[in-house]
Amino acid sequence: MSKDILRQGALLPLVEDFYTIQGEGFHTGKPAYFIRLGGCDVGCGWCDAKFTWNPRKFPPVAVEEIVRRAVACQAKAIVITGGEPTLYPLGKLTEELKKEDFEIFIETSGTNPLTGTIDWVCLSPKPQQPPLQEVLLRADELKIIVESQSDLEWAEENSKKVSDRCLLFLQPEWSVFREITPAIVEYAKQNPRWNVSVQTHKFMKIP
Ligand SMILES: C[S@@+](CC[C@H](N)C(=O)[O-])C[C@H]1O[C@@H](n2cnc3c(N)ncnc32)[C@H](O)[C@@H]1O
Ligand SMILES: Nc1nc2[nH]cc(C(=O)O)c2c(=O)[nH]1
Ligand code: SF4
Ligand SMILES: [Mg+2]
Repeated sequence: MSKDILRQGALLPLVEDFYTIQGEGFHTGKPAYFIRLGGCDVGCGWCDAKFTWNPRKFPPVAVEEIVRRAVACQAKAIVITGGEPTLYPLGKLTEELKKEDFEIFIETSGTNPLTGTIDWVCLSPKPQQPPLQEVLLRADELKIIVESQSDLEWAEENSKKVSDRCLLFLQPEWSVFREITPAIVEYAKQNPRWNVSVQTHKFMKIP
């Protein structure tokens, strides 16, 4: 995707952008405009956004155009996601979004340094490509996807590396939602530092 990583973030491989309701984690229920960038350096077997993985499928779009589209709706908050959005320099995008007074959230697996102005970092680390320490320390929320009991150990391991102010969430992997949710609920009840997050947008059948 280079060309000097699309001229230092002036252009970004936009997969899709849409105004919806944040479905997961701490900001669940909040209206937000989603900016989804293509390309991922992690590759989770259960990823619900596999269509984003090949960045060559998504022609670069100018930051000004992305921001223009966000401004055209009533949104106050932006979620930058992917794919793995930290693959790209986000200084230019977040600077232009801030000029329009947006609150800026990011969804990341923490595999690359964070760039630009981000108000809220949702870190969802993956064992096959662990997060950078600097992102663990920056995280406002830690959101661990739980597919089996052993992911609870991964959750504990990461919870020891984040800051004291970081909120902790366990989120069932969607395809095993019915089977795994009882274990997550019981775990949170026994370990109340943890909260449960479910992908509410999938129940609402919205993007
Ligand atoms: C598609 S990812 C994109 C952002 C970034 N690559 C990451 O993983 O954090 C957005 C969020 O969806 C979560 N997610 C992806 N597939 C999921 C699934 N099948 N069940 C539950 N959560 C999932 C990820 O862990 C992440 O928190
Ligand atoms: N409604 C809604 N909420 C979300 N929260 C995180 C998402 C993501 O794919 O990053 C997501 C998404 O795809 N849709
Ligand atoms: S890191 Fe995020 S986008 Fe990449 S495969 Fe995993 S869930 Fe999907
Ligand atoms: Mg999603």
